[in-house]
Amino acid sequence: MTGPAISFQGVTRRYPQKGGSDVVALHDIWLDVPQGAITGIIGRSGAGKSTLLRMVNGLERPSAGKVIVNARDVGAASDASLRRIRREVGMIFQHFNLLASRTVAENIALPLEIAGEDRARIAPRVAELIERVGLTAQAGRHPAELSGGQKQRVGIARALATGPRVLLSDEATSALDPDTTRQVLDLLQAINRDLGLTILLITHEMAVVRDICSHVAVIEGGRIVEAGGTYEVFSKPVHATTRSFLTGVTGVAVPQFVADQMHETPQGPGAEAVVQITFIGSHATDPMLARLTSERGVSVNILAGAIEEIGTRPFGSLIVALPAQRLEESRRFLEEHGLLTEVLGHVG
Ligand SMILES: Nc1ncnc2c1ncn2[C@@H]1O[C@H](COP(=O)(O)OP(=O)(O)OP(=O)(O)O)[C@@H](O)[C@H]1O
Repeated sequence: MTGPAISFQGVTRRYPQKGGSDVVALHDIWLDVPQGAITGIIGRSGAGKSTLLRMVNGLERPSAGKVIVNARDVGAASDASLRRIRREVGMIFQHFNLLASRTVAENIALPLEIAGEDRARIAPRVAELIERVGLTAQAGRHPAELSGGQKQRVGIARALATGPRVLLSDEATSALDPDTTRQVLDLLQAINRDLGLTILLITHEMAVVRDICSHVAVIEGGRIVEAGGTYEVFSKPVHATTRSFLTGVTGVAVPQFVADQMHETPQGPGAEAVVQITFIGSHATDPMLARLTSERGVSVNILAGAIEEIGTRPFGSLIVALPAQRLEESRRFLEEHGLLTEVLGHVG
């Protein structure tokens, strides 16, 4: 099929309030989610992520505009058509939503039973799904006997049971530790690659977007403020929300002995500003910092740094100290050369 897997066309969602003005959870959203890609929607709590995701399988309906999934208008779908759409759209959840009384295999079989699948065909299909998510040894266990990562694997297998073309993920790794998060993200990536499944995920963690999303949309106050290829959005972030997510993503921290001495404002004439510099791709920081010193006479002290990757391209962060009196001029210089800067505090 050509065209986007999901298309939000001028979608607004209002919640009427008793005796007051409406809550506008989503405001005129236009967004195409490409077929076969992993797209992330990132935003803070209350930005409208869940509302947007729930539109895709008809759990929410737009107050205005259309949501088109696999060329069908979800908001206008009849009950029968909605049932068909839901078989084509699987969903996984932050808290897994497994039935405690059912085993792993029985949880995965559930959507097939609901869809009226032939009993004889359920068992082999469930066995295949269990193998795909790596839970063969746990097939007969109950959710209480599983780790968080294993529970999410069951959630993923259950979501895949009816052979969907789209998988929705609602903060699927937010309740997991970093190692388990990595394993679940790897599994999602493998499923995307092997089955050609379109994945739309919502998250408040830029690291999730960095690790597996080829496309991203940033949502704030019910509006999409920035969207596109992840690398393009990361390398030229326009909106303040995107920039603040970005500077937090590398996990580089101010050394403790510096943090202990930091104030919000400079305390004296010799104070130094502590600045986080984020850079991407070809914007190497080394020459820029050297030029800041040689051309502008600003001495820069590197306190911490790390380089990571988005896809195969470098993305990094440095924390530096420089004279507070030269702060604004230095920031302008670095930003003009494609580096992002954020002032973390002052020492002295
Ligand atoms: N049923 C509802 N009735 C009234 N307001 C609602 C309802 N559902 C959501 N909202 C409001 O809509 C806005 C968006 O909520 P939504 O849950 O989509 O945000 P979110 O980005 O998913 O946040 P979180 O990450 O905290 O779940 C919020 O202001 C929320 O209070």
